[in-house]
Amino acid sequence: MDRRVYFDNAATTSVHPEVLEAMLPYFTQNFGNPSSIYEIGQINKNAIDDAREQVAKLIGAKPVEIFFTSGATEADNWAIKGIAESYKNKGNHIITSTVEHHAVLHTCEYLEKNGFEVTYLPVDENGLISIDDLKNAIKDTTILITIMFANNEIGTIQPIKEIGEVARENKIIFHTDAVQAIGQVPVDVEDMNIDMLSLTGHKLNGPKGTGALYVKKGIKLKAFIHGGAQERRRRGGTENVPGIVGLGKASEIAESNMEEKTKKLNKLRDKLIKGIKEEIPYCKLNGDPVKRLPNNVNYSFEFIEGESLLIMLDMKGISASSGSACTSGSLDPSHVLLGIGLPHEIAHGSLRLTLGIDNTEEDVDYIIEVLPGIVKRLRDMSPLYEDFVKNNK
Ligand SMILES: Cc1ncc(COP(=O)(O)O)c(C=O)c1O
Ligand code: FES
Repeated sequence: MDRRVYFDNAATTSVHPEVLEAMLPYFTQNFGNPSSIYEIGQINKNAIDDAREQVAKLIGAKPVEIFFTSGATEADNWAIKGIAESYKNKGNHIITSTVEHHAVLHTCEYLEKNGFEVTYLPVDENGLISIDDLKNAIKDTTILITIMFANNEIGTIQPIKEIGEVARENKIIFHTDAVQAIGQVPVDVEDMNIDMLSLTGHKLNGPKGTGALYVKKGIKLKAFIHGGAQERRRRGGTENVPGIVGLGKASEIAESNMEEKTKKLNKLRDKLIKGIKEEIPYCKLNGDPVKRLPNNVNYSFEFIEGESLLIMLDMKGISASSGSACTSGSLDPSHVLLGIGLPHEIAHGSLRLTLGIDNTEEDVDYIIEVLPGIVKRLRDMSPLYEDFVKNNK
């Protein structure tokens, strides 16, 4: 095979060489336990403190408001179940949206089975929630609003600041899963009225299995993992020091190169969107054309199956996704694409291409060159397309 091109940066990203370099000493000479009082322990404690500052700075928080976790799934679970547990005397109602990641949706469904009431706000055809719907959904018993910053499948960026304002006016806690937005668009928890935020290292050119939950000072949140006194008694267990150091470094890099990265990705994204539109008939861009992540391209192609498309792209050395990483193993169409109102058969023919810091213009040219031929071959094999052509002659 001549080339390999990775277009699945919403699933995961490569580890930045400087991140790896920062992590390595914590596997080797600096292997101590951060809870130990001797020097090699304290080196680790200091490394965690530095990383906490780096992550806090990236989102405009204070270091004491950052709790390290194993990733965003844990952070989402902790935020939602934690608030449910701590504020159950105040109320049992949670507001979320139909297009959240499963880390949020399945956690909400679990709570529904345990006496909580959840409102799932619908989204419009571009994937946006409506602020009026949000206001109308609020009850005296509402204790939490959890709405993602940006969608992992279609890249739509929600009106986070406005959601934060509504939450604040109504004295309701606002949590956002900002996994896909971090490092791509500015995120400032103070300015955006965000009370809690989940992030993960591996979408940020950091290591897998690392993440953080931001919890605004003053919010009551009980321990989720019971054990030792780590993370100020809220998350027991010896810290993943190399991972935390890597997450810190990735945050520092993301903060310093965000402008440049966003500019580069926006340019590549727009070229890709335009190229596909020009070369392939009967396709539709999913997600908001403007309020969109710089790295996200998501198209539906009529008359074809996303799975076959992925296999044929893979044979050309292109890694892409037809929905989100975890759902692509299932035959059900994505809940996000159904949520924006796509019929089943069109949702099935979708392709997500997500760009990252390693992608080049040549990569974009390459996919624009090979994709039209693949779509045409698949359509030529499709009985639906044959019928369509016959009926439109
Ligand atoms: C929006 C969103 N939330 C949560 C997650 C889960 O993150 P993690 O893999 O760190 O558990 C992902 C990634 O799959 C995601 O895209
Ligand atoms: S459940 Fe992980 S990407 Fe959807």
